[in-house]
Amino acid sequence: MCLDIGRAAAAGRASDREQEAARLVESAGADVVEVLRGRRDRPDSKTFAGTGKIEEIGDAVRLHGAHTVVFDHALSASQVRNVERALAEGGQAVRVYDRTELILEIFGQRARSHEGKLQVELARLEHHATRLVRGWSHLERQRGGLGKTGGPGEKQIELDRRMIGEEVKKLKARIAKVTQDRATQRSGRARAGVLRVSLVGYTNAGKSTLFNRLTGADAYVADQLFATLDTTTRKLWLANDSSAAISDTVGFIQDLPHSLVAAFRATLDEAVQADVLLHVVDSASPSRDEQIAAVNKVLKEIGAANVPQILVWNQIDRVPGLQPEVIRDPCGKILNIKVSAVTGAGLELIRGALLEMAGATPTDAQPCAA
Ligand SMILES: Nc1nc2c(ncn2[C@@H]2O[C@H](COP(=O)(O)OP(=O)(O)OP(=O)(O)O)[C@@H](O)[C@H]2O)c(=O)[nH]1
Ligand SMILES: [Mg+2]
Repeated sequence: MCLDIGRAAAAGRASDREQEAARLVESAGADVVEVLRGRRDRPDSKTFAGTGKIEEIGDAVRLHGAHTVVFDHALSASQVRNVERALAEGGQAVRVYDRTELILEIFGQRARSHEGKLQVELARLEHHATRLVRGWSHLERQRGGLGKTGGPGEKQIELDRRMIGEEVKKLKARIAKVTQDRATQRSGRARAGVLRVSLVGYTNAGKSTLFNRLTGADAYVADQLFATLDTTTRKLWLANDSSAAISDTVGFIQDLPHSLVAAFRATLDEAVQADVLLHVVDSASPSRDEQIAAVNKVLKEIGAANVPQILVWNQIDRVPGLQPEVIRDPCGKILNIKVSAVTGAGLELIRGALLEMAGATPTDAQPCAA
């Protein structure tokens, strides 16, 4: 697989974004044979014409015998077609993916549960539909210019659009049915006054590892992006007579396709409905600040921005000098907790914090002068 990183700087070491893109490709089960630098700085990079970009990609494809080219940014349907056509003219039949399609592909591969599969299917259809709409308005403009109406392309697109619309409707109804049970369980827990905790965070931050460590569960853990796609809820023991319900769910990433966020609404609802979010961060990642911002952006998008949040700085075993500890603001509110899900260091601090949130023990917060 040949990877073109559109947003990378023109020179310098592989950026974090490049590394992440390469990991995304690997997570889709492919080998990255070459990472090409982007040409966003060039004025005609939108069409790639005359930039030498197609030739550069063609050379790399030939050299490695690659069958796929991945662009780490969004491409329009016509850009995909143009690049595929240009490469085919050079004698190389390759499939072109953009970032959205790559992520959809990974989700498609990982979906295990019935609900997950339906949601991925919905995201794919909705993504496909946006491309049809784009093609459609392009045709409309052309038609207007020629002063004619109708045409075979228009009819086909209209038909496809209607078919996709019907399929989307059916899928949404099926998803609603499947997710009904979970909503019922959730409202049961809410009525019982159980503290509902949701693990959220960037993909590969260690949410599932932490979940397993805290609950003794056996959720799938892997050093790959989007290892988890479903939501699992378990009882979390806090103290003698106190427990919470904790959920592990799908991770987020920068530029998470909107169609996926919309389709995974039901899965992500667990976070919206939680009393507390444990926002898990890989404290060893050089791009942790961008990752925190990307997660908060998705949380906002799904309406969970106002759910109380504790940052869990995980993986402190990989950062020399970091110790398990709780950091509070001047009013005593817990801001972050430093832990290692692998060594178990600091996990009792999470239980303590949740007990505090549940109101089971008096908080040691100082009265806030503000
Ligand atoms: N050294 C170290 N590795 C960790 C820690 N927590 C998780 N990992 C590793 O990080 C990788 C990802 O862990 P997961 O628990 O699958 O991460 P996740 O956040 O659930 O990822 P997704 O489900 O893909 O969003 C695995 O290889 C874990 O072993 C930690 O505290 N220390
Ligand atoms: Mg996981």
